[in-house]
Amino acid sequence: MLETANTAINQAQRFRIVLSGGTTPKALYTALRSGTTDWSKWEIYFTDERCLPTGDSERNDFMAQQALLNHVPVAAVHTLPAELGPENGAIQANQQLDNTTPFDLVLLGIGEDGHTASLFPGINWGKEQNSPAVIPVHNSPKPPPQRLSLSLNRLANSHQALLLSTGDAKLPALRGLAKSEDNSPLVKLAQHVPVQVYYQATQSV
Ligand SMILES: O=C1O[C@H](COP(=O)(O)O)[C@@H](O)[C@H](O)[C@H]1O
Repeated sequence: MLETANTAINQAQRFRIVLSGGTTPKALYTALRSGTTDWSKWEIYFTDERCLPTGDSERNDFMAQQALLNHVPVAAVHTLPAELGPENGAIQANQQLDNTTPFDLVLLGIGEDGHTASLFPGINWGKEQNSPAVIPVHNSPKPPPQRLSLSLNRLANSHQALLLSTGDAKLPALRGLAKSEDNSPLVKLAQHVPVQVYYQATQSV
């Protein structure tokens, strides 16, 4: 990951990375603090955010701040304004983020149900080419039910993605990816972006 960052910085003088939330990437974010890189060139975005007040410990940006962002001097942190609720938050977020500039790297997680970011199987993923960058999510099966998520269309405008997974509970979801199911946002995304998968489990996929 640092190699990807440093290559982007050498070539373009900036590194645009999208961070996922949840629990899985916390150890990675903590380890990154001691990485050798020019942090002043890092621009931070988030795959999704839970509609909770700013500073709530269940928010994805709170985790990333505690683990990494409060400890390194990055150029910019573009949080998603989920404290405004899904509809108003999406309107504000889309005034600040459009679909044009590619991300250098997207970090993704996977839920046991196969969701990534806050794109859950069976809901709208914003996969159409005219979909806005940020979409409201109202009925997330995983709490909290209200969220903001980068759309599939926005995530697809990325140079590469890393999918991180830990634990045996996610093995069925990972195995499902190999079946190219139409009902998987990760499979759809992988049709546009190279996705490298890193997983830790007691069995192989
Ligand atoms: O709710 C979310 O879930 C996924 C997976 O989280 P994890 O706790 O199982 O690692 C995460 O990627 C996403 O950002 C988050 O909002």
